[in-house]
Amino acid sequence: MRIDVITIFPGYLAPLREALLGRAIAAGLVDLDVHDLRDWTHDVHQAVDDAPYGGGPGMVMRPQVWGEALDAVLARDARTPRIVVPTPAGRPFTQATAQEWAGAERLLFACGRYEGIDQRVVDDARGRGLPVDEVSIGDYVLVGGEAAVLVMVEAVVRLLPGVLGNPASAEQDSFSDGLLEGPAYTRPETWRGLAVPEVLRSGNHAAIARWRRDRALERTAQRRPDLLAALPERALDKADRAF
Ligand SMILES: N#Cc1c(-c2ccc3ccn(Cc4ccc(CN5CCOCC5)cc4)c3c2)n[nH]c1N
Repeated sequence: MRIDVITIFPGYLAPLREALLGRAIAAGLVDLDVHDLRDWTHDVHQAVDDAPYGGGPGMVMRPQVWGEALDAVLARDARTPRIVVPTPAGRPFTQATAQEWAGAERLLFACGRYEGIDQRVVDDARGRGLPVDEVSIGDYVLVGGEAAVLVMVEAVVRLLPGVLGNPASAEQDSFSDGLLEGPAYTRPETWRGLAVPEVLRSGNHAAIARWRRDRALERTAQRRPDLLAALPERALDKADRAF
């Protein structure tokens, strides 16, 4: 997978070259290029923003600069990317989104700042037949798109074959079966007077699986009843319903 990121703060994306993601890049599973949007300005001030038409707070990012940057970065590779534009007004980014994008050959993230990017940049890209996803990572307000890109790239790249040491981790992700995962434990058996649940030390794999499922149902009901309500009928078996 090739990943391009366009931003006015390239340094913000440095963590993408650390740890698991850094190893995925080193292993050739991911090609990452981070581009400074100001490279496509032509004025001495390298201006990337201007006042919003119609008034209102803040500034809006100029379409000309973004158009030139996108055209140039798109041309760097023959593969057509999904263009991803983080925005507070976007569709929710979910595990399903990450799974969908994990199948893409190329992703191109456009990081806005200020009050966002002139809408015509997205409209022009879509008008040229390019897939553009305007997405939000959550119902809170950030200062720009870079933090969202760090989140989304990590969620996607971890799903790529060969990235996670134990592929079962991704298969047993929270949300992958529609439920939150339950509590996890490791040694010692007792720590500060708190013991590991006995069933986990029983060796009875059926009982362990049932216990884990019950804890996942319990936690989901307590913390995310919306996820439970969204489960399809077939997702809960008889034992689940008895819980
Ligand atoms: N993903 C994601 C995000 C983002 C995100 C993503 C990208 C950009 C680019 C600029 N910003 C700042 C910004 C803040 C607020 C607003 C709304 N304005 C409307 C008019 O009144 C003032 C406020 C717009 C832009 C961004 C924020 N925030 N939260 C998420 N989950």
